[in-house]
Amino acid sequence: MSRRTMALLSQWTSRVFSVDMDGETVYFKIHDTQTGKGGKEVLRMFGNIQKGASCYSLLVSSGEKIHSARFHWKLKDKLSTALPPQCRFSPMCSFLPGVRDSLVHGYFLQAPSSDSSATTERLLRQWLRLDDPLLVCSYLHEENTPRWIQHLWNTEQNHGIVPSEAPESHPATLNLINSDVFYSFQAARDVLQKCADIIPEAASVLELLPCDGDMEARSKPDFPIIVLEGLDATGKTTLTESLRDALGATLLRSPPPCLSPWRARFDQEPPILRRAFYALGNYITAQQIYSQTSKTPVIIDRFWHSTAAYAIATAVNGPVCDLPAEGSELYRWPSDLLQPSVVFLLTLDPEERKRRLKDRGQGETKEEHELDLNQVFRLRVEEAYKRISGPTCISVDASSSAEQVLRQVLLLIKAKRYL
Ligand SMILES: Nc1nc2c(ncn2[C@H]2C[C@H](O)[C@@H](COP(=O)(O)OP(=O)(O)OP(=O)(O)O)O2)c(=O)[nH]1
Ligand SMILES: Nc1ncnc2c1ncn2[C@@H]1O[C@H](COP(=O)(O)OP(=O)(O)O)[C@@H](O)[C@H]1O
Repeated sequence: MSRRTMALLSQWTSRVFSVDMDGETVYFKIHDTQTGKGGKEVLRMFGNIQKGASCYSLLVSSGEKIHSARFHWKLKDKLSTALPPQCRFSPMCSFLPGVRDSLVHGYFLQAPSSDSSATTERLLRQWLRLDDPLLVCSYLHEENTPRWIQHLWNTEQNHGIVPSEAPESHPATLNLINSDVFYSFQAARDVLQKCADIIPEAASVLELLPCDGDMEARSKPDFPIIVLEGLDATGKTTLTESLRDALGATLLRSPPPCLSPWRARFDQEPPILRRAFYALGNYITAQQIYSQTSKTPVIIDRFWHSTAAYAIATAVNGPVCDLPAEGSELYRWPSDLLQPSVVFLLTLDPEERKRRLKDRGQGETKEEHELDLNQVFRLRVEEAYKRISGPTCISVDASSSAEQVLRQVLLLIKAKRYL
């Protein structure tokens, strides 16, 4: 058994478990049967489990962050293809309240019948024999009582379980720092260096990175640095191009074109790799900004706000109130990343945005598709954008014509004396 698994087991009875069940996140914890302590034994979390269904949980217990993230990322496909069709599974995680990096991801399985449960058990035992980095539990309902028992397969331990109150901040925030959001060039580069042997494209990206010395803070830029942010189809590309023409500016994009050959490859990877890729794209763009800002104003289409907002809004999968609180250190601007003069956040009515997306006719990223399907995700992205600290971020209503939006932004630039 790996050291990580043993470490996980040593904290087992202090952990809280969370399961996303039918749109609701349910929390439960071990009921300390030895001392008889523990809350009321009415377990609402199992309230909507079909009668006679068998339940299992899988937690990814492997050690190294990248290996664990990639194993968990592939586990979802494995479950989708290997489980009996009538089985259901939901995201599950386990964490030590308030303990950074204690979050462990997994899935909660429901097998509705004895046949499907026998097949599921056989499958899980096979995976355990493969020494897959998994902790497996099954849940048994004690007849005629509201009690459920969690049976930990890897060690034959049994525990009663009871509901747990929702933690103060969403469990995902425990692991965000340098796993979903990267607050330094070094932290993001480390991730790509560690995965270079499993993802050859990482080596190509590493070759394009600035050297450490180049990351030192530079003198104040001569010309303004203006970032345009916003959801897809809010009009960023249109506005950045017209601003470039109106101001005689240089137009840059993040991630920069030099990373385009590998973007789709990293978009397929789990968050720790994908977000490190985008974060490094911002640092390469920062170098390009430095080289231009002594000659002309610089306009950038997406920068750090997109990277951080999409990462936080993806990791925290509940309603907007589950986002880290305003002022949280998780919204801070990386101390080694150039800060623009101003960020304009284009906002648009969802229906108008959908119309423009359709009119544009381009494909949309998986993330944008998710934005359309999942209004709550879109609201989290929009709110996370606004909470990012650092440069001034001005919301601009982008619903009027392209000409009017341009005029509005030029007036703001002039009024705030950015030029
Ligand atoms: N540029 C950028 N996009 C990110 C980042 N993290 C996630 N994304 C997602 C947001 C969108 O779903 C998609 C945006 O990618 P692009 O900016 O290349 O697409 P596109 O130029 O079509 O977006 P746009 O039309 O400017 O909204 O990628 C990031 O750090 N930077
Ligand atoms: N202010 C605007 N009013 C109406 N349509 C617009 C406006 N700005 C952009 N569009 C159109 O909406 C679509 C998306 O614009 P685009 O600039 O590509 O947005 P983004 O870069 O934010 O994805 C394009 O077809 C574009 O022509």
